[in-house]
This record gives sequence, C-alpha cells and structure tokens, in this order.
Amino acid sequence: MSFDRSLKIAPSILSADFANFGMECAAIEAQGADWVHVDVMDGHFVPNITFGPATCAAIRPHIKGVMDVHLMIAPVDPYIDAFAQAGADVITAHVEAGPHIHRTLQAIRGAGAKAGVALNPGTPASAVEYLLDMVDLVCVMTVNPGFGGQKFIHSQVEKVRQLRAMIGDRPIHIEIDGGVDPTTAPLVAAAGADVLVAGSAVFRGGSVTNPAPYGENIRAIRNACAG
Ligand SMILES: O=C(CO)[C@H](O)[C@H](O)COP(=O)(O)O
Ligand SMILES: [Co+2]
Repeated sequence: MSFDRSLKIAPSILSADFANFGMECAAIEAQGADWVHVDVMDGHFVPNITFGPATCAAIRPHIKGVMDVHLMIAPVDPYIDAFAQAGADVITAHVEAGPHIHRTLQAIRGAGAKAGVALNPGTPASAVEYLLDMVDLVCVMTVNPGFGGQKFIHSQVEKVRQLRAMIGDRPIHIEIDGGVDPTTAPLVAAAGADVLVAGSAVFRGGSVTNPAPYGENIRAIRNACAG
C-alpha cells in the first residue's frame, strides 16, 4: 500500500446490506470506491455492536484494494493480531480507547498493518502531536462514533486544518469519518483531508442488484470536492 495524497472515497459498509457483505464490497469497488471502510463496534466503547475479525476475514477476498478497519473497541490490544491476520491493510484505534495508545500503534505496525489513530469530536488535535512518527493515518470523527447516518459536526473542520498544519509533508493520511456527503465533503477536503469515509451518502438508493446509485453517489462526493 503506497502513500499518495489524492482524494480517496472510502464507503463504510456499516450502511451496506449485512446479509451480503461480500457482494457489497465488490459492488462499491466496481462503482469507484478507493478504499473499503469497515466499522468494528463492541457495545462497550460505543453503544452499538457490529462484527469482529471473522467477518473481516470473510470479506477480505471480496476486496481488491485497501481494507480500512476502524476499531471502536476497548480494550484494543488483545485483538490487533486477529484483525491483521484477517487481512486489514489499515487498523485504526481510538486515542480514547485506552491509556497506552503509543503501545497500541507500535503493536499495529508490528503486526504488519498501517497504523491509524482516531479522535472523537471532543478530543483536540494536540492528542496526536507526539504520535506523528507512529501513525500512517489520523481519523477525525465528525460524528460521535457508534452509528451511521448522523449529522456532520462542523466544529471539526478547524481540527482538520490544525492537523494538516501539524502533519506538514509527512506521509500521513487525514481521514474524515461521519456525516460526509456532497455538502460537507468539500469543507474537509479544502481543510486538508484526503480520505473521506461515507456510509449512508454512498449506499442510499442502491443495492447489490442495483449498484449504479453507489457510483453516482461516489461521483457526487468526488465532483463536489473538485468543484
Ligand atoms: O465510524 C462510523 C460511525 O461510528 C462510520 O464509519 C460513519 O458513521 C459512516 O457513516 P455515515 O457516513 O453514515 O455517517
Ligand atoms: Co468508521
């Protein structure tokens, strides 16, 4: 997985048909997705439960590109190897999920994956200042984690600007997660983000038997950022 700062759309399969994950992953890639974003929730760190490493391993053969695993779980460390072995290219842990994020990031890289750190809306950009040599991606949550389809929190755009300045020319992605659509995407792209996660705004109107709307929705986000 090589680094580039071009705009990437990463549909979140949280909004996909859970009975057809494999086909949904293949469909969104065929419709222009750059990465596939996989939301793991434990009902403890966040008030919702999704799935674990076995599901990630099951969908891996259906994803040609980057599998971007967002862990909303606490503790994180006991599960890192399992998600790496499931084929995650990027594993992102929350800075709020435990007392030893530096150790967690070391463990992610040690397991052979790219290391991401996520910040909840109430966590300042400065939380990653001493982690920049440890991370490949910083994820700015623009909703409170736990559910798809929530409203974008506009105060986070300033945090993205601060992170862009802090990161400078280091090869670190800035990912935005939550409430991304053609209206909000240009705000964070202009502020310096390069990976835009979008769940409801990509999957709305489509299905595995009618995937064309996925492509239209992805293009609408991309075009809004270009315009
Ligand atoms: O991490 C997440 C929620 O915790 C999801 O990735 C995010 O909410 C995407 O869904 P939507 O685009 O519908 O907001
Ligand atoms: Co996510």
